[in-house]
Amino acid sequence: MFDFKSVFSFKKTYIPLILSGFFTVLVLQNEYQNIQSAIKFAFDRVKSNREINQLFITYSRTISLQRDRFIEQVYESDVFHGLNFAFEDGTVITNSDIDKHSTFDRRGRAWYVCAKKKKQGEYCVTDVYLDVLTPSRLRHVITFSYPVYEDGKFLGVGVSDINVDALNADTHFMKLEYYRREKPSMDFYVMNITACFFMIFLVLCILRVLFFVLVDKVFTQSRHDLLTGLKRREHFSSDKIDARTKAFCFLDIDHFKSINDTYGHDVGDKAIKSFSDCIRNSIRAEDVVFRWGGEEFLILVRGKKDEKPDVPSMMTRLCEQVEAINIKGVPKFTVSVGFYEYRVGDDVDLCIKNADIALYKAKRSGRNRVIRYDSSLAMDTLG
Ligand SMILES: Nc1nc2c(ncn2[C@@H]2O[C@H](COP(=O)(O)OP(=O)(O)OP(=O)(O)O)[C@@H](O)[C@H]2O)c(=O)[nH]1
Repeated sequence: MFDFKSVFSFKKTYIPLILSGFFTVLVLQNEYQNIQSAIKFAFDRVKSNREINQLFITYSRTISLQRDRFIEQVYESDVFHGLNFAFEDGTVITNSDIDKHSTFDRRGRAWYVCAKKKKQGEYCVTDVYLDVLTPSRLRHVITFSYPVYEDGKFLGVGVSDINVDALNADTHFMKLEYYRREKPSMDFYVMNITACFFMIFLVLCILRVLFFVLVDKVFTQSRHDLLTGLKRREHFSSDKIDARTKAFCFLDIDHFKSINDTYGHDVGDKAIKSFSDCIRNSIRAEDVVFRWGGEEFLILVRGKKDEKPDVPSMMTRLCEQVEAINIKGVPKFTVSVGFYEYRVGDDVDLCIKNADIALYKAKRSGRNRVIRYDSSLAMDTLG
C-alpha cells in the first residue's frame, strides 16, 4: 500500500513546488520587465518619430531647400534609417528620393491599410525584418506606421523605421527579439532553458500531487463499504491492535431478515445505513468501526494507555439511540451487542471470537441487550 504521509511530505512535495514556483516567478518577472522597458522604449521612439513626421509634413509643404535641410538633420541619427510619408492618393515620399512620388509597394500598402484604421496616437508595428538598402547595406528594422491628422483631418500615414542594429544596450527586448530570429545569445538560451526547466518541474510537481490525490481517492473508496461509507472487514488489521485498544464490540440488528422479508431489501438497506450513521455519530474520534458482514458491525473502542472506558454504558447508550431512530418508511428496530475487553497481549483472533460469543449470548437471551464476554460464556457455547 502507498505511504501517503511520505508522498505528501513537506520535503518531497512542497519544497520542490515552492522552489520551482519561486524561480519561475523570478524568470517571468525578469522577462516581464524586459518587455515593459522595450515597449516603453519603442513607444517613446514612435512618439518622437511622429513629431518628426509632423515637422516633415510642414516642411514638405514649404520650399524644397528648407525641406532638404530638415531631412539631412533627421538622417544624421543612425537609429532612424527610414522616414516615409504615404498620402491618401497612394503615393509615397521616401528619404532616398524625396522629390519623387513613387507608388506603394505591397508592404507599404499593408502598413498604410493598418495605420489608417488607427485613431490619432495609435500605431501599427511590424516584427523585426531585414531591410535591404543596397546589397551591401542590410539592416534589421522594425517599422511603425501611424495615421497623421492635422486639425482632426486625416492627412496620410507616417511610416518610420527603427534600426534594431543601432539600438543601445539597455533595450534588451528589441535585442532579444532580434537575436531570437538571427543569432540567439547565451543569455537568451540560459534564461529560456531555465524558465522551461522550472515550468516543467512545476507541472511535474502538480501532476505528482494530482496523481497521488487520485490514487488516494481510489484507495479510500476501495477501503470503504459503499452503502455505509464505513471501513470494510478486509481492512481490519491485527497489527493496529495495541495498548490503546480497549474493547472489541460486535453489534447486530435484531430480526433483520424479517425487515427485509416484510418491507423489501431497499428498506433493509435504509435500516443498515441509518444504523451505521447512528454508530458513526455516537462513537468517539479515536474509536474505529468496520462493517463486518451484512448487518453486523465491529467497533474497536480505543483510548489512552491507562484509560478504562465504560464500554457497557457506551454500548447501552448506543442501543438506546438505535431504538430512537425514526426514519419514514423504516420500521423501528433494535440491536444486540457482545463485547470483549481487551488486555495487552491477547490474541486478536481470540478477541474477535470472544466478542462474537458474547453477541451470540445476547441474541440467545432475548436480543436488544449488551453482553460482556466472560469465560463462562465459552463453556456455555460449548455446552
Ligand atoms: N437489505 C440488505 N439485507 C442484507 C444485507 N446484507 C445481508 N442482508 C440480509 O440480512 C439478513 C440477516 O439475517 P440473519 O443473519 O438470519 O439474522 P437476523 O434476521 O437479523 O436475526 P438475528 O440476527 O438472529 O436477530 C439476511 O436475510 C441477509 O440476506 C444488505 O446489505 N442489505
